[in-house]
Amino acid sequence: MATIASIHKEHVEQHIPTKTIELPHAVAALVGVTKRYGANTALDGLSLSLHAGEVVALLGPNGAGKSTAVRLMLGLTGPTAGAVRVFGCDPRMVASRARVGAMLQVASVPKSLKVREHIDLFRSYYPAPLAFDEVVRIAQLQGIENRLYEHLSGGQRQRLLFGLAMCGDPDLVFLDEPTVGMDIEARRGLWAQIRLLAERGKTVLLTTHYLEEADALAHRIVVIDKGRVVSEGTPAEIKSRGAGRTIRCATRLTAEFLWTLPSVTAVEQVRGLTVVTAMQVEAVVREMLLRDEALSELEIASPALEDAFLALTTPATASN
Ligand SMILES: Nc1ncnc2c1ncn2[C@@H]1O[C@H](COP(=O)(O)OP(=O)(O)OP(=O)(O)O)[C@@H](O)[C@H]1O
Repeated sequence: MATIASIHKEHVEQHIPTKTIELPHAVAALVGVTKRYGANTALDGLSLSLHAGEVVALLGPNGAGKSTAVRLMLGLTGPTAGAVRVFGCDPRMVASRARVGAMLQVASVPKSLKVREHIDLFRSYYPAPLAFDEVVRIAQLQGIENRLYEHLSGGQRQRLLFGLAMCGDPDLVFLDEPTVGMDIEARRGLWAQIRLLAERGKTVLLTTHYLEEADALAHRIVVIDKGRVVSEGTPAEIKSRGAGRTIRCATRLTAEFLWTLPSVTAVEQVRGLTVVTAMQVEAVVREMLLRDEALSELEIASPALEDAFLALTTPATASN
């Protein structure tokens, strides 16, 4: 297995002559990428682009192809078909690698080094690294600088891996399940750092199984399933697309009538109130107010991202 150290070392040592392709607006892009492992198709004509200053969350059930997409953009594997570009170049080129930081699930680092030694090692790979104290601060490693990696807790290891991804002051950061094992305080601390990165114009691609995390951080969510994009948009757009929004109110309108309104997907009675689920709630509310002037206790709610996610991805794959 490639260690995280070897991956980063390669970043600055490999020189791969490849034609530069201009992608003026995208920091990184997968263009119609298919990736097969034998008979298994991990990515199936997937296109995805990342732009400066945005946090993009890549969501999908187990085996959807999220890690494969990240590995392709890191140049750790090549596409079977299609193109991968990072800063306009092949991601294996030194010009793009030096501007990229990564925190991977599979990362393994030497257990016998101290936190400070890991940080110094990673800083040595880059021409203009972040200051040691800055790495310690943004990764919340104060007080454990002299601890051996093997003595760190799961959450502390995650924080160190985040710090190592930051050592080169990257313009593009890949975070694969970054907050697994972190307590709430550390998770919130990392979220704050991710927001700061985006405010400084950096680009972050995040994969996570915590939908709350995608909802809280991402400017854009890309949902993939079976190697294809099944939905893409802001968290609010994804939520409304997956399951619609709900209108809750006291009304004399009947269920029979409400079912005739456009885009309605459910009508229920809950504790004396009528609850209508619809894809185009504004149009439905307008019609309801026109037909029932006495309508009261009106509330419109978005579904949880989790509901939308489950509606967008197939149960067969989700249970992989
Ligand atoms: N090196 C490999 N050799 C063979 N098959 C692979 C390899 N890497 C990934 N796959 C397969 O490709 C598909 C996509 O895997 P990938 O790890 O990208 O999914 P994922 O969305 O990251 O999943 P998870 O959420 O479980 O981490 C899966 O069917 C997986 O078994």
